Amino acid sequence: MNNAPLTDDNAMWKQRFRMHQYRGYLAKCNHQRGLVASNQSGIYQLYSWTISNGQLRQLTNHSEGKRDGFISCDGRFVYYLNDKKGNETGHYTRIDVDTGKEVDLTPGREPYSSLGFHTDGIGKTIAYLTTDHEKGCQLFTQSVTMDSIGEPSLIYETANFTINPILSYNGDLVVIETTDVKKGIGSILVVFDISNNGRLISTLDYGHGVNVVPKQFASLPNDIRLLAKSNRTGANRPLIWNVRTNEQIDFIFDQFGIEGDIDPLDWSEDGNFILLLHIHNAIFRLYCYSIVDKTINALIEQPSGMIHDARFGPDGTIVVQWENAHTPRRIVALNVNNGAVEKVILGPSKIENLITRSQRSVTFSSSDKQLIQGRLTLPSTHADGPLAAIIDVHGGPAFVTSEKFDPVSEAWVDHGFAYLSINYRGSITFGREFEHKIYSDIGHWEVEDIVAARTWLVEQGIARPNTIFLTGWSYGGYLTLLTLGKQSSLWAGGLAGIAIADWTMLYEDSAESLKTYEVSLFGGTPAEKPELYAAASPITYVEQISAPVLIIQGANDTRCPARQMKCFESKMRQLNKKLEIEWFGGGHALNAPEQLILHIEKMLCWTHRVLEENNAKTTSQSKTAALF
Ligand SMILES: CSCC[C@H](NC=O)C(=O)N[C@@H](Cc1ccccc1)C(=O)O
Repeated sequence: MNNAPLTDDNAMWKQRFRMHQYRGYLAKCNHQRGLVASNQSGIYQLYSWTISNGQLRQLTNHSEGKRDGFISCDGRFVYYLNDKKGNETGHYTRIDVDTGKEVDLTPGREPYSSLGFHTDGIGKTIAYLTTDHEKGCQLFTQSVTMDSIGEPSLIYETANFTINPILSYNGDLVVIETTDVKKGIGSILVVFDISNNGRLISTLDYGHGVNVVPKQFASLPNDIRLLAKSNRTGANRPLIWNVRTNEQIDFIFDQFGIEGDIDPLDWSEDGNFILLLHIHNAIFRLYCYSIVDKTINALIEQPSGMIHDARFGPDGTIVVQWENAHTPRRIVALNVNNGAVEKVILGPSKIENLITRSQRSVTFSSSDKQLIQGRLTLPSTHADGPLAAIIDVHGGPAFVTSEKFDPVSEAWVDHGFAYLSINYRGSITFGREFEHKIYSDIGHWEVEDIVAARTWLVEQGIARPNTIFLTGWSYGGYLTLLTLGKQSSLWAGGLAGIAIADWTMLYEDSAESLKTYEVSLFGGTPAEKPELYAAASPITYVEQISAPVLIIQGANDTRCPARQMKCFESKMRQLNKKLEIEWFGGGHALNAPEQLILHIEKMLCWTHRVLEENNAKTTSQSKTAALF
């Protein structure tokens, strides 16, 4: 243990980061075309994808990379937010896939951030949400044809957190998910009739603390049934809502005895089947439900691992974005009846000479007896007993960590560390109560769960108590800094990336879209809830921090902006705390494998140094003690 970090260019841990990964989407009504985001050029960019021959043609060339784009139903156009240096603020732009010609959809407007974009089923209308300082959150629709782009038409404005615009097949209706009227937890659906001056025609509200999330309208002309999900039973379950008649069909599935979240992913073209993703305790399984027969079919042969997206594909297949501990993210075709992998559509079919470890799901009790689940990776031999350990905290908070191809955990384990990623309170897929527990009490239960993870690692004999480090990016970086302050004696060090240090300053500086999200997390603005914002902020606890800290922060990040971290840095310096901070030129997305390799190398070297210094201190203390 305590191996010096492997810094040579070909170290295996670096090779894993360089593996090509693929996210791919077929055009809804033309299964011959698709959109791919891949790191195959050395940084994530968008590609047009010809399905028949697997050919990819690069569409974007952004210096900080590009991962998110949207393909029109016929596959002729790709839309994306054209931002500057990864700052997630810019203009929506349309690329003609055949000619490569790019058109700005909103010339003359100030740059904006956005929380959603959607295209209809006939290639005539797009809908998107933009947010800026003056106007708050605005819903626009815009007519788009092969040769022309119309003016944006404002449908709705709100100051509240609003996401997920979804157009009906014909593009004459648009639905959004908004926290209007909720003041904090939960959301409602609101539908507007675009063909009738954007008139509000219906809302769906299941009451306080319940979320409703729109997924997709039926793919049939004039069919205005919306596939959605709601967590009103305590876990996410699908529903179909006729937005004009208000008729609702709930798929609770109690009769099938399935526990946990069931998310609707796709609706078959004939409207007879829905594709379902069952996620329970971070395990992902696909099901196909027949609306006509009311039967559910488990795709029992599907591979284990994480499913990011799945859609009904051509020739009785399901096209799935999938990865597991041994396989980088790729696109595979699964048999619609049994889930067996029929072929790898995009991605290398075999991984040569690369060691990857199995990841074990573990559970432990938090301070209030709530079970917390995590993913543990260990070196294959650890005969020397307890190890130095990393506790990894995911971002979000509304994410989940599950079995995946994970070059980061492997890099630490290559260097002899035990690595535990945890799904703390606030994570999704453990039920509504678990997810909502942190609202208006940000940073409280998350820290309890992190401390419980540490206790468990020590009790199990996996980790040495004085060699446990905390790490995370974004919300995970936030929790790293917060826990170092609130529970300072427990840690050998903390490594935080693109992190939150001061919620009030973050509110002042972050993109407008994120401001409304913060208000829903805290149940109010910093002016309305100053104590909550202060109590949740790492900067409040700097005095207590005793372990060394390494921070890696993006200069162009509009989610976790620079100023709040600069203030944290100067307070740490004033109080003579051990801090190393590295600024890099990008935004919030980590799109370039080589840059991530540099970050992780920095972290490995820093941790090695901290452990050596601690070792030297302990040795000299025991020598001094021996003199008396
Ligand atoms: C749909 S927008 C929600 C924001 C998103 N959280 C998802 O759970 C996110 O960007 N989270 C950041 C951290 C953050 C949270 C609140 C305000 C600013 C940043 C992340 O962890 O990446």
